[in-house]
Amino acid sequence: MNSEKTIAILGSGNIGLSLAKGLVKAGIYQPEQITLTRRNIAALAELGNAGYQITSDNLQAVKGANIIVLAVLPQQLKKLLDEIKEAINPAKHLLISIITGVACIDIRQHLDMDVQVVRSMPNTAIAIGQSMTCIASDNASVVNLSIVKELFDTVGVTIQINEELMTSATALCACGIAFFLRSIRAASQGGTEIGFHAHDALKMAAQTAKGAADLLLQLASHPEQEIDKVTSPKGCTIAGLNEMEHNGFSSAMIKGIKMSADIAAVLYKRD
Ligand SMILES: NC(=O)C1=CN([C@@H]2O[C@H](COP(=O)(O)OP(=O)(O)OC[C@H]3O[C@@H](n4cnc5c(N)ncnc54)[C@H](OP(=O)(O)O)[C@@H]3O)[C@@H](O)[C@H]2O)C=CC1
Ligand SMILES: O=C(O)[C@@H]1CCC=N1
Repeated sequence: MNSEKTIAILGSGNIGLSLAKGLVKAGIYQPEQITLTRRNIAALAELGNAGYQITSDNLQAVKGANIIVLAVLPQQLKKLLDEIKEAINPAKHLLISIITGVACIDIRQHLDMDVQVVRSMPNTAIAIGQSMTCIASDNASVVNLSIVKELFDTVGVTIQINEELMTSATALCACGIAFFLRSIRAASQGGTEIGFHAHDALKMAAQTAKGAADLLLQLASHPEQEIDKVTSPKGCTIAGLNEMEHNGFSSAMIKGIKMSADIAAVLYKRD
């Protein structure tokens, strides 16, 4: 457990709460060391009962923490920064922004303050310690970058990237989890059509997807290398795979990822 640091998550919605739960599950923080904020505080009542500090007062939350996680929607950020500006102390605080499409410099410029900012892009599997998290900064010290990396390493796999690639990372990993979930759902729907009850089909599809991912991660092999092992000559796998490709399977995934990256790049600026 981290007994010196306290963390405030400003904007405790889907990803903010996933992060909080992941940190507690990993034993890095106790719920009492995590302050969660949102305007509709009633929605956090259950977390309050579980020991988290819950409040709608962002200013107080900032005053009581060393690490401040910004986890509101891009269009909600400026108002939040205006609210907390007076409590931010660059000598004390490290800002971690999870917000899509907002550069570190955008945050410093809005605050008019030379505070250290690290961008972090996790996905919702952070709640179970399985996030793919990308981090980047244009001004954080090596020490602070490693603090952030160590924090997110406890709840998944972390890589440091150039900040200019952050919207691409958002599309591939943060949005990406939804793309793979939809793929599993679609596979389960196919399974139901060929004879399995829905709950069995979903379990079978999910475990099959997990096995596929683990083949790549554990053996460090290439997808096509593993596919070649499945596709018997004149067999049913190549027939199914080619049918999917004729219907644009790979193309749809590539186009979707590109679309998400394009939108991620303009989310902050268009509001
Ligand atoms: N969802 C995901 O998988 C990921 C999301 N992100 C990014 O994380 C951010 C949050 O996304 P997501 O969790 O999906 O969105 P949500 O809408 O679920 O969460 C945003 C939260 O912010 C709260 N909020 C809004 N304004 C304030 C404020 N002034 N003070 C305190 N809390 C506030 C909202 O609650 P209330 O209205 O009650 O205040 C809400 O709970 C976005 O910028 C998104 O791009 C990044 C990676 C993955
Ligand atoms: O859909 C979104 O905009 C956010 C960013 C990445 C995942 N969810």
